[in-house]
Amino acid sequence: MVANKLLTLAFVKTPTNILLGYKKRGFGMGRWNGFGGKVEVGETIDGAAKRELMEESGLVANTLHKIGILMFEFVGDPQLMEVHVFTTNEWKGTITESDEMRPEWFPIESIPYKKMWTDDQFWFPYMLNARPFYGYFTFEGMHKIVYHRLDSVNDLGLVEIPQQPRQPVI
Ligand SMILES: COc1nc(N)nc2c1ncn2[C@H]1C[C@H](O)[C@@H](COP(=O)(O)OP(=O)(O)OP(=O)(O)O)O1
Repeated sequence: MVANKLLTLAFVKTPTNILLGYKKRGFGMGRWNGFGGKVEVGETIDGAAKRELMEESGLVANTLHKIGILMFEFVGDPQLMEVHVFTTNEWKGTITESDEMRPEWFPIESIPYKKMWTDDQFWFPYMLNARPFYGYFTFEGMHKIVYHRLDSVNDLGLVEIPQQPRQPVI
């Protein structure tokens, strides 16, 4: 069994707008997304989320609210991605482009789903409405979702996080 890859994903939002970043390199390149990345050894998940937000957007969030847990399986890969999703509506600092991300505000009614990961259109409504959620998505390649489930949850701390792919890895 391979340990899950632990990642964060944070969104800065107001009642009408959301800040997204255009990924300029690496995993998810060419897509708009929230700000996040790997949890480093010795970091808490919350600490990693704040660090990644600051590195990729220039913004400092004193408080991040955990709003979801997403599991991503890529057919043939024995390692699951375990992504902890956060939001904040309180931040300090100046929005700054990094070598990894180009941040830009979008009106909530014009989120560019066609230029984002295909799973986002499923769980964004939960995130935008502050409804805690748990999702599991199985991808074949980088676009096609071959399985998904999405649940509203009362307590994210009680979510049972899978440790291996649903599909046998040959
Ligand atoms: C598969 O579907 C996904 N959808 C969405 N919306 N976001 C995803 C998906 N898969 C991964 N992500 C997120 C999780 C992270 O926030 C980033 C990936 O992080 P990255 O690999 O760039 O991590 P870093 O630590 O920043 O990487 P470097 O060490 O290369 O800087 O995407």
